[in-house]
Amino acid sequence: MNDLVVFEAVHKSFKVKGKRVKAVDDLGFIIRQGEAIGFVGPNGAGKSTSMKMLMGMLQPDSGRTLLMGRPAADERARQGVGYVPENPYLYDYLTPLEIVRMGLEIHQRARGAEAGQRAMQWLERMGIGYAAHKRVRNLSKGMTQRTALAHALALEPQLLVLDEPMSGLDPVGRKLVADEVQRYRDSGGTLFFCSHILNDVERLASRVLLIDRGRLMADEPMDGLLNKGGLVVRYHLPAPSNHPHATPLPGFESDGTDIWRGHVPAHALWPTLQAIQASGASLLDVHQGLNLEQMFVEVVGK
Ligand SMILES: Nc1ncnc2c1ncn2[C@@H]1O[C@H](COP(=O)(O)OP(=O)(O)OP(=O)(O)O)[C@@H](O)[C@H]1O
Repeated sequence: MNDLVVFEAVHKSFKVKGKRVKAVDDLGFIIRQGEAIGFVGPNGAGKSTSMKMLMGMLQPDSGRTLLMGRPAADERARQGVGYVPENPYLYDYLTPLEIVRMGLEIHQRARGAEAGQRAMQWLERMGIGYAAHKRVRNLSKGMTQRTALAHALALEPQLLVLDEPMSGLDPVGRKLVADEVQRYRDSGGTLFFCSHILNDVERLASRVLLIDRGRLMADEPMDGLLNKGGLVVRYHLPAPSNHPHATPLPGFESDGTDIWRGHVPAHALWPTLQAIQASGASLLDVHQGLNLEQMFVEVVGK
């Protein structure tokens, strides 16, 4: 089986105070084995709702959602799939060690002492081994998040579904989780994750799906996006009263101050730098364009 996730013309709305709120609107896409999909979109775009439908926690109003080749509502579809929701709910009277060990046993990945050992190793890899025997009710948000991630990764899943995996983590935790997810990817795992941190998406995704108001607005391979982005050039151009001949370069925009910013393809960098110098402006910096951010702002801004 090559298509691990299939969404076909999926619609979902909720009734709020007698009114229908459309959360997912004619959504369709496929995730193939070995892909790493970054699912991005503004708040309320329908990302979590889509993931919940995929994991059989919500039913679509119409359309089809398949997980591992089976209808998402079929509980056998979830066997061997790792999932961390946005706010993971873990039984608060259990310990992280019990939770990860139970996951391994339920998904038939390991049993008994071996399950215990593997669970402990994963908690240590997530930097939370020291809290393995604490009750979940006594853990912080970030510690709970790390436990949920250890639970999902320990399954060595064929598909890993993560809803905002880094939210609530400190910078050290974020790096640790990003490195583990990267390792999972490099070992051939299939990843479907949503995040508002576009740097993480650029680093971890091989393809990006952009959703807005429930609709798929873009579906782009990350390689293509990286090549498209070009360079961002910023320069300082004093107000015209000081420099009567100074005129901004075409295609550059000011943020309301004397600083101008524009996207330039790599081959046009040298002529642009010469034009900046000739206009009496001073170059501030040149850096690789944040391509995904650019696409996000362009698509969602419309
Ligand atoms: N259980 C629910 N009852 C009513 N409305 C809901 C429910 N769950 C989601 N919605 C609505 O559906 C829409 C999509 O929400 P969803 O949580 O899927 O967005 P999201 O893209 O995950 O947002 P965020 O980035 O803020 O987490 C929103 O308008 C939200 O208010």
